[in-house]
Amino acid sequence: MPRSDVEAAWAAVEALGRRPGAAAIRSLFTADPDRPARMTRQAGDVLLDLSRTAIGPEVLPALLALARAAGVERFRDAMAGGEAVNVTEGRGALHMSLRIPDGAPPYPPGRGHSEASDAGANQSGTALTQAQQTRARMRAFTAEVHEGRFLGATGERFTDVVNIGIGGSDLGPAMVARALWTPGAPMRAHYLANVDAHAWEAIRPQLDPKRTLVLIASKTFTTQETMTNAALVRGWLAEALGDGAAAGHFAALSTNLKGAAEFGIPEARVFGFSDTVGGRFSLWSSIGLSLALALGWPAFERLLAGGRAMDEHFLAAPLEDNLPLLLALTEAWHVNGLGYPSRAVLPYDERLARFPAHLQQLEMESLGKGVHADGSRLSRRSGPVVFGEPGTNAQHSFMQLIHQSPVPVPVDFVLVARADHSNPDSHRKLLANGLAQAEALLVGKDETTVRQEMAASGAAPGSIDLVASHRVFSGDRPSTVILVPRLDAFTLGQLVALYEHKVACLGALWGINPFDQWGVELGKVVAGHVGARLEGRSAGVHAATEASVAAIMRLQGER
Ligand SMILES: O=P(O)(O)OC[C@H]1O[C@](O)(CO)[C@@H](O)[C@@H]1O
Repeated sequence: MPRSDVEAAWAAVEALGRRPGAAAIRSLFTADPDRPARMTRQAGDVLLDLSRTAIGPEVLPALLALARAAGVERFRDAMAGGEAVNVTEGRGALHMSLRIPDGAPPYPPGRGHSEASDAGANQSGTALTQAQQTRARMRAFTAEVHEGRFLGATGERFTDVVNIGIGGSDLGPAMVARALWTPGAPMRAHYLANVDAHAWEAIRPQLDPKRTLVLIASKTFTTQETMTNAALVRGWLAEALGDGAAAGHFAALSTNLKGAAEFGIPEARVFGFSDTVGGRFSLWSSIGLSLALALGWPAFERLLAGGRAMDEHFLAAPLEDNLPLLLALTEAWHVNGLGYPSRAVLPYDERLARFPAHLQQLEMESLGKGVHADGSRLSRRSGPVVFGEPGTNAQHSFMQLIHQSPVPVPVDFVLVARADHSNPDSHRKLLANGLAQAEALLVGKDETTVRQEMAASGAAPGSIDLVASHRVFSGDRPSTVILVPRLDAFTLGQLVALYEHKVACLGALWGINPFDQWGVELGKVVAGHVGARLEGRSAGVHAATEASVAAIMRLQGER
């Protein structure tokens, strides 16, 4: 599509956003009593209810026209077919191939034959073969560990697995383990990410070196935090078991096979993946080995199957019923139509406590960009700030702002219909709170009602005047409700893939590359200079840093 058509489609959406009353939601329900059903879509186990947004009968067609003009379908098919959609790194984004079951073919090349689609087909064929071979090795290794055929140096079975990784090599697996682990599971999993050794010291007392298996999870195998922690843990194992024996407790999950070999990990325990899989999309690859070990192979396979179910929906569903696209268009409407710069994700399920953290990386590392894929400066805002906490904790933390601050913060409420505990009263209260928050944001409360209620409860006129305006809720604050019947590996796989594809759609809509992350590089380089300065060497750091270094050194000297 010519850029001018995309700009025209954006202009139409932005013009709708500037109309008086564009942010109104309640009136949409008055105008259309069937709105809840009309604005709800289902894919597999996932129900997406967009009724509590200001997407009205004129906005949705404009958003869908934008998706067509921006070539979202073309981008989606090119991604699935292995084309180099990650233009700045000259490679595909083939995380979907990790979810293709054994025996099934790769996704076909994007529409129409071209050099790009032929190259993509080659790349996706190679990535699929590698994914399936690695999966077979992961499965065999998991069985060896569980059945006691691969043992610790002293002949004991492994009971604990420590995944050392950061960013995408930590957040996805840690989130899933937190969601699905139960006390009867095959092993305990621990996630060590931060270079702060307090993190390691918090985990260490829970571990017996004789029974601890360590996975070094790093796509590049060069990440400072991960390599530092790997050395710490290796030192701990070496002290308990001897250096040679310690090496036998490690496996590596990486695309850098050479780096893993240099660390002393034999090839048989190095589980690779394709460099077409970005870190934040990698939990389905060997980066998920801690999940297979801790939860069991069947659970890991169900997770992949859940992701695959969402892939199939994404690739086949018409745009107007396509959940990932609808979620992306809702975000585009909020960010660019209405000017809302952030979004909260509130899972009403304690097991999903780390889901917001996973989405923070997935969405902000992918979409927090300043230039288009072709290098030109962005002409409109890109990814919003994403944050969240599980409900109901969020209600007693930041919901004050979401209810009353002048700039609305759209919310994703993630609800699970059935709990896996035996306290129906707790679960009823949990769900009631989630739905109540969505309703309160939508409906609000005006000052007349506040005054009447206060008067009816006997408040003095002076105190009514004092607080009435403070107790007003504007209403018309948007939220989406995402509902799954239960939380298990299959439904969680669907949820994670839903957001992954939402990110890809937004990349196409905004015309940016959602698969690179150049914005993390500068800080890494500067950390090298500051580290040298902290070691007492002169490293040419900025005067502000120099002053902070001096203050730190002074305080360290005072100990
Ligand atoms: O898996 P690696 O190579 O250690 O990288 C970890 C994380 O670091 C980042 O590159 C950001 O610094 C993320 O994209 C990635 O998930």
